[in-house]
Amino acid sequence: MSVQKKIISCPLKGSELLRNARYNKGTAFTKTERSKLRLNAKLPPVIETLEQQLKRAYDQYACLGDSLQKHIYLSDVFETNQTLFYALISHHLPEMYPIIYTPTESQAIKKYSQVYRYPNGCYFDIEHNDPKYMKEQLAEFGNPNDIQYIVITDSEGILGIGDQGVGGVLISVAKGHLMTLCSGLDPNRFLPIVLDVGTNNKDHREDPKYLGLRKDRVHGELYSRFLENVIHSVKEKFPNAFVHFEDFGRIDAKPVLDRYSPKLPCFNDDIQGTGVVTLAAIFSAVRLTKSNLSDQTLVIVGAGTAGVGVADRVVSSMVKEGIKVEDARQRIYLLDKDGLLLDEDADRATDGQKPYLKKASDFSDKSSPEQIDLETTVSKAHPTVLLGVSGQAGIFTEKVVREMSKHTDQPIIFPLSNPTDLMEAKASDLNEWTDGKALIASGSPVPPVKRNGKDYYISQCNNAFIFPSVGVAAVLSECKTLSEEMLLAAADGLASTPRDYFASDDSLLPDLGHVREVSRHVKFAILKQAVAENNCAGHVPSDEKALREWIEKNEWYAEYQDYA
Ligand SMILES: NC(=O)C1=CN([C@@H]2O[C@H](COP(=O)(O)OP(=O)(O)OC[C@H]3O[C@@H](n4cnc5c(N)ncnc54)[C@H](O)[C@@H]3O)[C@@H](O)[C@H]2O)C=CC1
Ligand SMILES: CC(=O)C(=O)O
Ligand SMILES: [Mg+2]
Repeated sequence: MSVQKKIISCPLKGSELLRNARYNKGTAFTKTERSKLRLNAKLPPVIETLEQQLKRAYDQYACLGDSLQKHIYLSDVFETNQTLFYALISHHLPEMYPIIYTPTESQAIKKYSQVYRYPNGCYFDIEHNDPKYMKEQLAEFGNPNDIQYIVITDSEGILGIGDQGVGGVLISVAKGHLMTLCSGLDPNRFLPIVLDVGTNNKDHREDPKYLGLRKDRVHGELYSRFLENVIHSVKEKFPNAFVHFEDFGRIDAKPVLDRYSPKLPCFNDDIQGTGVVTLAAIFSAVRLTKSNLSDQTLVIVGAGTAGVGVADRVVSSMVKEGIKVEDARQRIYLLDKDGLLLDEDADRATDGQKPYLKKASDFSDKSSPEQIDLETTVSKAHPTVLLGVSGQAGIFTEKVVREMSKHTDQPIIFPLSNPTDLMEAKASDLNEWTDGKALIASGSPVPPVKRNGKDYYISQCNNAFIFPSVGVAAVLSECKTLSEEMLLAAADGLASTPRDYFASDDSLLPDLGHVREVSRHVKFAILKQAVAENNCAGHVPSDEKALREWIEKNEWYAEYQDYA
């Protein structure tokens, strides 16, 4: 669908207009526009359509051999002509998505200071820990009502590649691109922010080209005050903006969310987005195995930000199915780098991990048991669901998977770590070791597994299927805070998306090629819940037909506007 074209007044002229990615149309400026906007001799004479421009841009892209070069090329298009950028990627979404997001995004972030060409958003550093300065800088990015959505990272836990210092700004940028591509957020109303609080990444610190602060990463009281200044300044300058926290380190992510979620509309993508998308994929899987969520036993490997986030969402949903919270928690086994989390480790456990500690005496008859590894946990707990959010490649070994398969007919196994080379197991191995029975979803995109003449589609279970819908629904509803029920509605909405959007009968999540339609379905579910709980400051239609039309009408499309 496309919106009716509007004629707008263009605030820029001449070379300045050609250098402005928001208003630039390049060779697509019409004859009249060229005359009125002082562009005549500044462009080659042929006037092209967006379709003709797309063809050239795609040909230029396709002849680049390497993914990082392709990423750089697309970033250049974004910096020169925003409409062309979003139209190009929308036309080739499954192909270009791994270039602008995981896995290539991780290379671009690691090499940020080497391949740097232009600034990418708002950079706040701990050496300017002053709200007056912050407010002045934010004012440069727009008037109070201009910015609707802000992604903030402190860059300590970027994907599975850890502390990336200032280069983490690119994760905020990438998440913003997906907000637009997947859910139609107006890209001009988005602001990416990176918090540079130092880095403990030695490679970056020793790199003469490194563009961030060369000092130890700050934690504790000073970090909290800095973040408080940032949030306070953001709320003052952009009072209606929704705040999305991305890739914070495992120590700070949950406390930051717990501190701000009761006060402002905000969201932690790694905790909540990952939890919701994983829950939706598990819903699909249990439908195939003809069971219920609360019948499942889960082993989650990696008890950090994402691991605890998934566990908490599964518990909320099991409770909704009618079981007691303590019983739901008993069904979830969390393992971290020292093995299964046990009650005797309570003093080392994070607050988020504490509800899931298991009795050491249930796993060992020794007075002081050794670590309980994954294989032992699987052999004792008999999980039906095995999730990997550890960033540890290959940790789901053949032995572990074969042990799991002894106790369940159709094991549900999701190696969710990003990028691709950090997946806990290869999809093809999981398929082989379970004789094609495993129901698999992965964090980064992987091609279908071909085995015995059959194609097994591997759904991508990535929070990118959720945060764009949650984010736009929150913006549209102007919700006061984001409730757990709205998140559960998002999981239900995603799992109940029409089957036409799935690649095959046994796909666990819809196909990326339909993400825009899927996102409408998810936004509808979230907004209905927001209305039901009277959580909207904005006007949201309550009639279902009107609500669906309103959702679609509020999407941004990559189309040129006519300039008066
Ligand atoms: N598919 C998706 O949508 C998402 C995937 N992820 C992926 O999950 C991974 C973890 O991300 P976060 O939770 O944000 O990081 P995190 O650093 O907060 O958590 C990782 C946890 O894994 C633990 N760990 C390390 N070695 C381990 C081992 N050998 N066995 C068990 N646990 C081990 C760490 O101690 C840590 O607690 C990353 O690769 C990330 O890309 C994260 C968010 C969303
Ligand atoms: C997908 C994502 O948010 C992550 O890997 O951190
Ligand atoms: Mg993340």
